[in-house]
Amino acid sequence: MKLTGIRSVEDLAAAGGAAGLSGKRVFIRVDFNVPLDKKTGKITDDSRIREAIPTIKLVMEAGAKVILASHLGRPKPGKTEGLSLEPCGGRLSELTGYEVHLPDDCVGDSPKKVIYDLRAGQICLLENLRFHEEEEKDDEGFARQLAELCDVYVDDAFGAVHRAHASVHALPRLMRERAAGLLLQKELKALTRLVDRPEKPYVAVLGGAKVSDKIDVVEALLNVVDTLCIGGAMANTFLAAQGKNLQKSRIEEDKLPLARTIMSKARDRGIQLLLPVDAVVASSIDATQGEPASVDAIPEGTMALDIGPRSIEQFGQAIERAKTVFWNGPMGLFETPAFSKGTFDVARIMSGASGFTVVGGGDSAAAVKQAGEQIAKGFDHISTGGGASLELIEGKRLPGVEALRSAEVSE
Ligand SMILES: Nc1ncnc2c1ncn2[C@@H]1O[C@H](COP(=O)(O)OP(=O)(O)O)[C@@H](O)[C@H]1O
Ligand SMILES: O=C(OP(=O)(O)O)[C@H](O)COP(=O)(O)O
Ligand SMILES: [Mg+2]
Repeated sequence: MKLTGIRSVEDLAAAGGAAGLSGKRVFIRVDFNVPLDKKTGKITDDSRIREAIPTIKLVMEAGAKVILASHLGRPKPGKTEGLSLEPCGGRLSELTGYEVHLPDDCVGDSPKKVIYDLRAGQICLLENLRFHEEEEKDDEGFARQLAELCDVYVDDAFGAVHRAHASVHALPRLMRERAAGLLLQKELKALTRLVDRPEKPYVAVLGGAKVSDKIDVVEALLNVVDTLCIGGAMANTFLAAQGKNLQKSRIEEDKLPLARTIMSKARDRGIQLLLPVDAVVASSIDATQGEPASVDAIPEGTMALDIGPRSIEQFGQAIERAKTVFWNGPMGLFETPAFSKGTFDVARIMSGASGFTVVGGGDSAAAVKQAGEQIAKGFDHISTGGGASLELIEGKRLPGVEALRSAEVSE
């Protein structure tokens, strides 16, 4: 993904006079979609907030008024509970010392007033963009309402650039002045090695819960990798497509035909596709203890919540042989200690492997950090984006990046 025709926020910050940022209202699209503890609602990993700070500081120090915007989770229409960006504002304030002001909406009079009143050292963080259904519809009217709040647009939300949503796609195309933030640039640069002539064997390890989103990418990855290891909830759909009885496990019924197509294409092309041979099962996601089981004999009334020891070993062997490894999606419900072993062991093996290793995704990156500081250090790159890095590797154009190019002005 080349940055040709895309300005950098550094160029804008360095420009003097009318071309610079001083006194301007700068909208920075960040990805503050951080993992939250299901029970307490507390932020369990603040990496996405920390990673956005260099751009925020740069723009603040250039004398601009900073307006931050993000989505958080996937709120159902009319439901906002537990998905306010307020905790992210609190954490940002603790980390930077800036005073963070949160209007009660992302469009309309409330943010306009907060932005008008901003003084030195103060930042405006708009409320969750997805509280408006128009955001995910890439609605131009909604984008125009956001455009009214600012003079300059900066995209630093790498984790969301694969979404053609209003704040990522329609909005920048309405803005004359738009640029890529430092995190977005850093991510695209670091991930180049996975795209431009990656060293073979190339292994991708996939898991996680966003199966219907990501299974389409799996098909495209068959053109790119030599081995695919599939764990997490993603594996359940593949195992069920092989005719196995996964009992109460999460399965995407409508994706069973696609899973079969992927498996037969992999066979035809000689791509190794490794699925779990064993699992850790329990009767509910609230269980505090799991039992080992073969994927051919998942006990009635239980669900697969982690990969088992034999699967860890098989995935581990593929990872250790690889020259390039990309991982997105935890191997299980790692937030619960009883189902974290598969994810933490894969993290440990990948960290110690000799190939070029990259892990991406809000939850996967959090898992690697929770596995330990030394383990996290062993990765060549920890990306803030899961779906975004997958689509980049697949070779897709990313709507959020394309919308920053100078040829894409829609006035
Ligand atoms: N077998 C499983 N059953 C239920 N949830 C799972 C399972 N495997 C993984 N998960 C969940 O997947 C979530 C992360 O998925 P996803 O968002 O796709 O990953 P990432 O953020 O790394 O891109 C985690 O919250 C994890 O608990
Ligand atoms: O968390 C994200 O992606 P990820 O879980 O693939 O890392 C991004 O914030 C995108 O969120 P979305 O998949 O709800 O559009
Ligand atoms: Mg996630």
